Amino acid sequence: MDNFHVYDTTLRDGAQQEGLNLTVADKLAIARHLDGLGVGFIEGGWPGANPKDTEFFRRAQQELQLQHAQLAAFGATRRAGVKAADDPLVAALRDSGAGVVTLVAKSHDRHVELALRTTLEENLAMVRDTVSHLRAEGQRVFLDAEHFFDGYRDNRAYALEVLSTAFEAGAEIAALCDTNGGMLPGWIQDVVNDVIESTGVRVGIHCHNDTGCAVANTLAAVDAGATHVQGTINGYGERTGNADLIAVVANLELKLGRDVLPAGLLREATRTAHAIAEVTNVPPASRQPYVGSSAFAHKAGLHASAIKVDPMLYQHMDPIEVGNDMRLLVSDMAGKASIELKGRELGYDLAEHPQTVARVTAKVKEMEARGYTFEAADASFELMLLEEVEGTRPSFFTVESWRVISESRAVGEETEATVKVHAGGQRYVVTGEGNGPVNALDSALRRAIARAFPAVAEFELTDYKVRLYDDGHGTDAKTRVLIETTDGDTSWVTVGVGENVIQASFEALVDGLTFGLWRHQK
Ligand SMILES: CC(=O)SCCNC(=O)CCNC(=O)[C@H](O)C(C)(C)COP(=O)(O)OP(=O)(O)OC[C@H]1O[C@@H](n2cnc3c(N)ncnc32)[C@H](O)[C@@H]1OP(=O)(O)O
Ligand SMILES: CC(=O)C(=O)O
Repeated sequence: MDNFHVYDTTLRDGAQQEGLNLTVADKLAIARHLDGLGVGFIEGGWPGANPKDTEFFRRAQQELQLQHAQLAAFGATRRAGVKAADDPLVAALRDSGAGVVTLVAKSHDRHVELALRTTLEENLAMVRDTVSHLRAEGQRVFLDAEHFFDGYRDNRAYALEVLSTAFEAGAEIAALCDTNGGMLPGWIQDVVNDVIESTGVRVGIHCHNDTGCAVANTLAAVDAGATHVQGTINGYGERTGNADLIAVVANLELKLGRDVLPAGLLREATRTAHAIAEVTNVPPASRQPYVGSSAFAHKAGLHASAIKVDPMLYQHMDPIEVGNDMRLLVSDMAGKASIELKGRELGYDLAEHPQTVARVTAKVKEMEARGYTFEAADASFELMLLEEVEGTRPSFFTVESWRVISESRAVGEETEATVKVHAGGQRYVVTGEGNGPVNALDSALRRAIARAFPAVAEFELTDYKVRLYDDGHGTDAKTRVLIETTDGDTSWVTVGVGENVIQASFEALVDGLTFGLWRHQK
């Protein structure tokens, strides 16, 4: 879509995020996901600035078969006082193999004088020469006008002259950068209006989120006539990040009726955001607009009662449009409608069972008052629901007793747990060791029931969270434990509450194994 550019800079500006470190293989994997979302441009990095980015462009030419996107190589205008053709960083851009070069240029006079330590005239020559040289080499050139909005305030004429110079030399786009991220939507809109009116250049927008307005600022620029939007997946980026590109395109498509991605690909948004989070190893933010796991999660009973009639009463859009799902959360804020809808989500039609629904609702509230939490522990909720719906709780084994001994020695510590369990008509007494009481109990319990239920060999404890639950009586503080278990394909979370951490953990462990076996049997 050449009349409107969706330009992703996850691999360049996104990678400037603190704590984010990508290998070449990671970058290639992310590029494939971005192409699957249908973005028009993937800024792959700064070839020549470090071996990894140079290698990315080399391998990208051989290994990436992009369907929708073109690669863009990012880099700076030539150094002051050298010819563009002689600048090794410009040569690396020219030789990167990318279809587009995006040149960052100074457009704020203060930066030219203080950071570049050169004259305003020389900076214009750096822009002109570098763009002309790359154009003569057959490259498409976009310009990132760094600190444009601050520069415009201090010296409007010079900021505009930088853009005109780049255009006269053959640049296609002037992406106006709010590099320090200090702008607000109204200001952006006024400046973009003026730039388009005064220069006639094709304007793009690149916003940082330091005022929390990166997406709003990007949309304001589009409203004023910008036809090229830059951003990153999950809003990754330096400091507080860049404009979240998915929120930008979803707003453009769903709220403003602009077709900016190839038809149907917005539905890949949630999958793409999460798949890229897997690669970056940055946990996805659950409250992220459109794609977060909480973006369409409903907790309040009043919301659920209206959603039962029509989900759109409490949603601004159908989550399917961005590939997300509605979820119902069960907690002490649930009403009967929440339980009925949660039941439906789990595959139980409770519409004709109002008494069951009322019992479960009351039980949830009573248990949450004692420290349980079900919104994160769907598996414990489902076991409780099954007990109310079917009259019995799934049970595969019974625990006669358990005991844990931790021994602190001169060298290290040893923990041993013994469980006495009845499973498959047999009584087992098994001792397990571990690097802590929960690990030892988990090991003993799974070994005890493995003969009767071999499926438990596949189960693994993948997450463990402890929280002191103080109900106002300091000495009576209880412990809540959440345990995530997986069978390799799916995972489920169970909750336990007790006077101490081991007791609470044991309850959550038993629920975890029970739920896994029940699902395996199903
Ligand atoms: C707003 C942004 O986020 S732009 C993207 C910024 N990204 C990065 O900086 C990551 C990659 N950068 C790097 O690897 C390095 O900084 C390099 C390889 C580019 C340069 O490294 P060095 O040669 O050691 O220079 P150093 O980083 O200390 O300083 C940057 C130099 O670029 C110059 N420079 C800055 N912006 C520009 C520009 N738009 N055009 C030309 N030169 C520029 C500076 O004046 C400085 O020059 P100097 O070395 O003569 O003082
Ligand atoms: C170019 C860029 O990343 C910026 O100005 O923020």
